[in-house]
Amino acid sequence: MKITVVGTGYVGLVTGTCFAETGNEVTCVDIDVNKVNKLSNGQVTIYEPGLEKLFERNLKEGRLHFTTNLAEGIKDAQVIFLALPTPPGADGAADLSFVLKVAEQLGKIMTDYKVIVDKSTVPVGTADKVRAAIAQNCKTEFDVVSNPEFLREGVAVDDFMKPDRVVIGTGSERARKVMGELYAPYVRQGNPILYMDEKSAELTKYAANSFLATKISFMNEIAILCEKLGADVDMVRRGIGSDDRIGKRFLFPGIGYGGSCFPKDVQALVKSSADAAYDFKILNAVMDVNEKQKLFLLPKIKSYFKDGLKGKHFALWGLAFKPNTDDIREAPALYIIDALVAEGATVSVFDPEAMAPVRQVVGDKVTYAEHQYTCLDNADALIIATEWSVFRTPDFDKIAHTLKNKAIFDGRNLFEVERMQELGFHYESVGRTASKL
Ligand SMILES: NC(=O)C1=CN([C@@H]2O[C@H](COP(=O)(O)OP(=O)(O)OC[C@H]3O[C@@H](n4cnc5c(N)ncnc54)[C@H](O)[C@@H]3O)[C@@H](O)[C@H]2O)C=CC1
Ligand SMILES: O=C(O)[C@H]1O[C@H](OP(=O)(O)OP(=O)(O)OC[C@H]2O[C@@H](n3ccc(=O)[nH]c3=O)[C@H](O)[C@@H]2O)[C@H](O)[C@@H](O)[C@@H]1O
Repeated sequence: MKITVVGTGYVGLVTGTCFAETGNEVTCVDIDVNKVNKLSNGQVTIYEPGLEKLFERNLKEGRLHFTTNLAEGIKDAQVIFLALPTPPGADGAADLSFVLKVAEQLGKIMTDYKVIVDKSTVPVGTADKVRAAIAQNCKTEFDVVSNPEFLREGVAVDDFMKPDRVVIGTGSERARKVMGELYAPYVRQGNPILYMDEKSAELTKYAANSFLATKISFMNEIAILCEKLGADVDMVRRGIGSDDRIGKRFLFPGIGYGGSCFPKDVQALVKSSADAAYDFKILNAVMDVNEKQKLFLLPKIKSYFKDGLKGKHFALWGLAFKPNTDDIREAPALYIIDALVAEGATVSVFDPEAMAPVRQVVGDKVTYAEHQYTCLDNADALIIATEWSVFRTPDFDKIAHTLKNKAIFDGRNLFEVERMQELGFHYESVGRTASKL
């Protein structure tokens, strides 16, 4: 099938590459000339494990094309995916201007039947707005489908190629047939394509992200309670996760959820609710808990350094909002940096992939270490903000000898508490105070 993906950011590039991988002819359109040039020349513009190999193969075999020209990009396409940004506006609602602008342009240039697919995360009612924006100037038949994306950064290729489910929202039989054909290769046995109306599909996406964010904030509060009552959140996590109705995944406490989606999508759903005259109480609490959780380690650090943080120097491992990505949007590490600097401390940082983006945002507010161990030089303590694998089994001797104090503040529960005690570290993590049996 010939398809076009408009917006070649994270989702657009993964979508385009994966559709090419199953034999479709894909044209990706982006207004960013620099990005299009790089991609056309074989340079992958995002860090995503496993993507490069697929990208190179499909580019070489001629199934992937890139252009800045929308009219040229959609000429022969049967399906056009809109993978455009929907950032939060000033009031927290999703800003639809990118999506509606392209929809309006499409109406002017389409000359034959096409299926226009909202792949971006968009509020309920957007399919209607996209349809209206296209229809203003359109002389041909078309359908609009809501097909939200559930991939996670860091495992995006796997998530796309083997999705738990594909949600397709449409009232059109013709569009349903086209979408079913396109997605047939991806749906594993038992992992269905779920057809529904557009509004339900749109809400499914927000409900999924908000539910996952709720799980995380819930566990972060349980972790706080564990510390207050002398329980261990690892044991509680295993204890409840073994119940199939709860499930083992997304129960890891830490220093809050970040990234480009949970924060913005929870906020957008709260705003949609408010617009519908409904106060979504749980989600307001989820956001509130998450805001506080980003600085969960700070009181622990302050209580360790009784003479204050002014003049102290900290090593910070992990900047990306989670491992296996260079994405630093809403990364808890950035909040920790700001808080430490505001207290008069200095910070040296290391991340396997996210140094360049942090340099752009944070500049010389921190120093950038070449290596995770040189990051420790002259530091009073180590703080861990992202659970990269490379941090999981470090050389504890080296850490002990380099740090001025044997103190580690771990926001991702990487190490066993008992082991750290045996090694003589002052070790603080999230919700793990009880002694193990
Ligand atoms: N990043 C993620 O992991 C996921 C994101 N989503 C959703 O997908 C949507 C896109 O997200 P990302 O890919 O992260 O965004 P992004 O910001 O990485 O990429 C958006 C791309 O659209 C391009 N663009 C902007 N205006 C354009 C126009 N008029 N014509 C052509 N291209 C244009 C930009 O240059 C950029 O390359 C959002 O709604 C997001 O919530 C959904 C699931 C996962
Ligand atoms: O809409 C989106 O963009 C995507 O948002 C999330 O994916 P992503 O943001 O890539 O990352 P996650 O793996 O979900 O992690 C989000 C945040 O939650 C945190 N987290 C995750 C799991 C957990 O148990 N505890 C926890 O604190 C992570 O550290 C991270 O900061 C969803 O998992 C995807 O299904 C969705 O498509």
